[in-house]
Formats: sequence, structure tokens, C-alpha cells
Amino acid sequence: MTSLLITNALVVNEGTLRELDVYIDDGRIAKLGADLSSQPADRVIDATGKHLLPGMIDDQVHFREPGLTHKGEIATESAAAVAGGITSYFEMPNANPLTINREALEDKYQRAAQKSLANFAFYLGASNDNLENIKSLDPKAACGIKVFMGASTGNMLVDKPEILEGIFQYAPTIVVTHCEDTPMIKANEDQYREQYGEDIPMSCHPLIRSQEACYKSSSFAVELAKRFDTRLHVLHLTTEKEMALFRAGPLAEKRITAEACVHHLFFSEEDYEAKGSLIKCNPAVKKASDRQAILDAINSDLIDVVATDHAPHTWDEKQGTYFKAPAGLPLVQHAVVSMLEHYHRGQFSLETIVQKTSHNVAQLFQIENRGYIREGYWADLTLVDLNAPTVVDDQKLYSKCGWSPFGGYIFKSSIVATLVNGEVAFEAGKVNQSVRGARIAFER
Ligand SMILES: NC(=O)N[C@@H](CC(=O)O)C(=O)O
Repeated sequence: MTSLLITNALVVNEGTLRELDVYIDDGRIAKLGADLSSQPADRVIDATGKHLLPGMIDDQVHFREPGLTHKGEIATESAAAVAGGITSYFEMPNANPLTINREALEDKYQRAAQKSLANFAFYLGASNDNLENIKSLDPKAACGIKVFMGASTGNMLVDKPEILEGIFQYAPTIVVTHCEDTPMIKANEDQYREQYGEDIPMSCHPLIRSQEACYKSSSFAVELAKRFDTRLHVLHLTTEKEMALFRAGPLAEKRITAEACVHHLFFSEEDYEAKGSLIKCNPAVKKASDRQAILDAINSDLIDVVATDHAPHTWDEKQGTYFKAPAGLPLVQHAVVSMLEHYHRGQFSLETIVQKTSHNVAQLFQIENRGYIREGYWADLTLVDLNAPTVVDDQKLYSKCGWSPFGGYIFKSSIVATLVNGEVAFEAGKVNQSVRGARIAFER
């Protein structure tokens, strides 16, 4: 493997910003220092004026393989991820077949080892009758256990209290939840159907998938976790009200943590008029005041992680009426630049962005040797230019679905290069398709 020297980078890491050289050998960060020009490197990247971040570790993506590969595949979606500065991802179980047993989980690891450009790990999904599979899971064999406590794409709803109690009581590793109360949503759907028929305006999505439906389900998840002392991570929070369920304080002391997603930080209900079904996702994009509360909760550490919930559907699928258009957005390629947009707006510091997209994910899921720019750690790195804009152009998308909810937008920053285990996976606007990520190891 080649050695690489990155010189004069503005390194954002562990709450500091320092100009440093980074020497990479055999896939790992071998040395960090003010001047490493004497190191014998095969290649030198001059990073003067550019910021070097630990690569984003996205703890929530849907890459659609196996079974839904007309929407996306591990190869295409991981290419989009590295083009966007994401170096590792955790993938969700609502594929076909569902990832609810050891065989399906191992099948995904094997596929990813062949095809994934970024590092990978997979969730075991909970079903209404796989408690034995959950109990017997080796905690190092999956990033966590995913429970759809609200119905979404893939019919994986588990909401009977007695089944959830078993899962929360016996899960051998972290439980992550999608929280929306399905009976409340169904009642809202009936009400809006009565008013509009099948063609309900997309702007009703946050009223159907309401704040109350989110709160009811997420407060139940938190209650269960407290009762059984479960390690719980609640995914994609969208409402101001839910923020009261979480607390700030050192991550190491938390048993209950929270995630928000880039699209909920970017869009609000005002965008339904222009974007329609292109921003239909579960949980729904809600009010501008909810978005502001989530942005604030990230800064005050009520929310620990920012992820994407990358969920591609084809353009044609997305054209249907309210009930036909599936929920979910392709996001990995612009997640980091969308976070940097909040930096430009004065909302987040660069240090906070790095903490929420990388350090905290590594700490919270107990990832081995990733998530920080430290000597001895894997060289998963993203070089960004805060002053070179990214135009979101459908022609330049790597996701198989070929569209983006950010279509037409110009972000102020761009991804210059992405390194995965010391290999250049993306540079000068091009993905290096020959790079392969590794299976993520957990210290559990
Ligand atoms: N987020 C979404 O709206 N959709 C996801 C499923 C999910 O995470 O709910 C999908 O897989 O399409």
C-alpha cells in the first residue's frame, strides 16, 4: 500500500483546529506534526487553505441491497457516500429479504466486502418473532439492533408493548429506534383522506405524521429503555417537543442518545410547495421552529449524532400521489456540504460538525480505531474547501436514483478528496471505483 503525505492541512479534530501535516502509511495515520516533509511518501497532497476532517460515519443509511436494487446498490450508494465525504456507514435492515437473522446479516457483509467503497457495518432488524436471533447476536457482528417502532418503508413495524419489552430487555447491544406512533398516523390518514380523497397535498405529511405521533412513540422508547436499562439511540428526531426527552452531559455517561438527520436540519414545511414528494420522508420534515429546536439541541448536546437516513427511491416512484410516492430521500452525496452550510450560516462550528458526524458516532457505537484524526487510527479523512462551491447537478450524482432533494442548490463548500483506509476514494470530482472499504470493528 502506498504512503501519502498531506501537508499544511487545517485539521479539525477533538475540539481544535490546527495546521498540520498528516503522514499516512499502510492505511493508517502514522504521524501528525507541524512539518513531516522528511517522511518518505509516495505521494504528497498540498492541502494549504483546506480543512481536513475525520470522515463522516453515517449511522443510518438504506442502500437497498439485496432485493431493492432498482433503487440503489451497495456499489452505487457507497460511491455517492465517498463523493460526499462519508467514509463509513451503518446500513438498515429493510432490504428484501429483511435483515432479521444471522444469514441475511452475513450475506450483506459478504456483498459489501466485494462492492463497498466505504467502510461498512449492518444492523440486525427486529421483527415480531425474532427475539431469539436478537438474544443470540454477537455484539461485534452488527452495529446495533434496529426497531421500527413506527411503520415505514419495508413493513418492519414492531409496536406491541410485550414484544418491545422483550427486545429492550434482552438486546445484547445498542438498540436504535424509528419512533412514530402508527395508530395515530393511520387515524390522521383517514381524516385527511376524507377531506382530499387519494390526492392529499404533500404539505399535509407533517400533519399526518404528526408531532404528537413522534412524541408518543419516542417517549415510549425512552420509558422502555429506562425500565430495562437498555442502551438506546433514538433516530432522526424531528420535533421540538421530543427534545425534552433527552439530556445533555458527557456522552460516556449516557444510556439514551439521540440522532438528527441532515434533511431535517435543512428543509422545513415551507419547502413542500416547491419540492413536494421529493422531501416526503419518515419522520416528516416539520415546522421551521422544529428545525431550529433541533439545530439548537445539537449545539447544546441534547442531540449527539447527525446522520443522513439516505433512502433512495426512483424518480418515477417519487412522482405518485400522496399515498403512492414512497417516503425517503437520497442524501449521502451532499450531507457533509449541507452541514458545512450551517457553518457558513453561523449555526455550527466546524468542531461541532466533526463531533456529531464522526467522533460521537465512533464513541457511541464503540468503533475501533476510527472517527478521530489520531496516530494509529485508520486514515478515513475528508478534505474540504470552504470557499469552492458545489452545484448540485443531477448529472454528477452517483446514487442510482439520479436525483437529489438538494437539486439546483449551490452549497458554499465542496469535497476536495475522501480517503478510506488511506486510499483516495474520491478526488477532483471523481470516484475511484477500485477502492474497497473494510468491515468496521467494534470494541464490545
Ligand atoms: N426515511 C424514510 O422515509 N424511508 C426509509 C425508511 C425509514 O427510515 O423510515 C426507506 O427505507 O425508504
